[in-house]
Amino acid sequence: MNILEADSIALSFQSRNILSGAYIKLEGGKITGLIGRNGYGKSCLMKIIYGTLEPAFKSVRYNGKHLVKPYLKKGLLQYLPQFDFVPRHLRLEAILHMYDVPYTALTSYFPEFAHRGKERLGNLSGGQARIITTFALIAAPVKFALLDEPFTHLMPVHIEVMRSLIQDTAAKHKGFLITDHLYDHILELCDVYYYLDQQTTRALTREQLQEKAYFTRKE
Ligand SMILES: Nc1ncnc2c1ncn2[C@@H]1O[C@H](COP(=O)(O)OP(=O)(O)OP(=O)(O)O)[C@@H](O)[C@H]1O
Repeated sequence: MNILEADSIALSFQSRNILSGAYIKLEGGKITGLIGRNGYGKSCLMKIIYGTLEPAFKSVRYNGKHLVKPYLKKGLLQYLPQFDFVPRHLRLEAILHMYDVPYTALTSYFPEFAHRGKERLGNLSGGQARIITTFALIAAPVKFALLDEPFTHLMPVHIEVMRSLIQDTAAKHKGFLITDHLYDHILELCDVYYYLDQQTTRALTREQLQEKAYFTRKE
């Protein structure tokens, strides 16, 4: 089983410590949830694992081998940021092709996009555009995906489809790290949970997470 793990992460901005000693382990075929309050460093942790944010210290390993810039390792991982990152002039079929995903894979989950491959991303609504980019990253044939808020901008019916896609793709041995403010989806979907608090991560069970008053509090 493939393992991507990161530990001893130390990140600060100016004199403010954000992460100190954080650890996370992702396994192929498992869906890992990362939970923590706003601004506690979840996105930073994903960017560090991906390799585009350089902290003061980190150790990221794939099957035991150290990686300096994990995003450069072909076929290893992709990262879905919270913001739009795909150029709006690209056509839908070109975007999926870029991620090695057949257009028919998209339409088998989202039939509403049948015959729309020639349309440009910029012609879609914000929610539709997010479906395309999120789908491409989840379905792409790489070992791991880091998903920052994959559900927040989607309609409930589309969230259900995206959840099925994640489960189907994990069943084919791809590993996921997911964070989202829609905690219920994370709680139901994930196999493993990490709680980010006081600058570090702790592995918790679903029951331990549910016990936290955090989940009953509206952010
Ligand atoms: N480039 C930067 N320079 C300075 N501070 C930053 C920078 N990037 C992030 N931060 C700060 O680091 C902290 C952690 O940010 P991060 O985006 O990782 O939080 P988060 O847990 O993902 O929050 P959210 O749930 O709101 O997405 C925040 O307080 C943020 O303001």
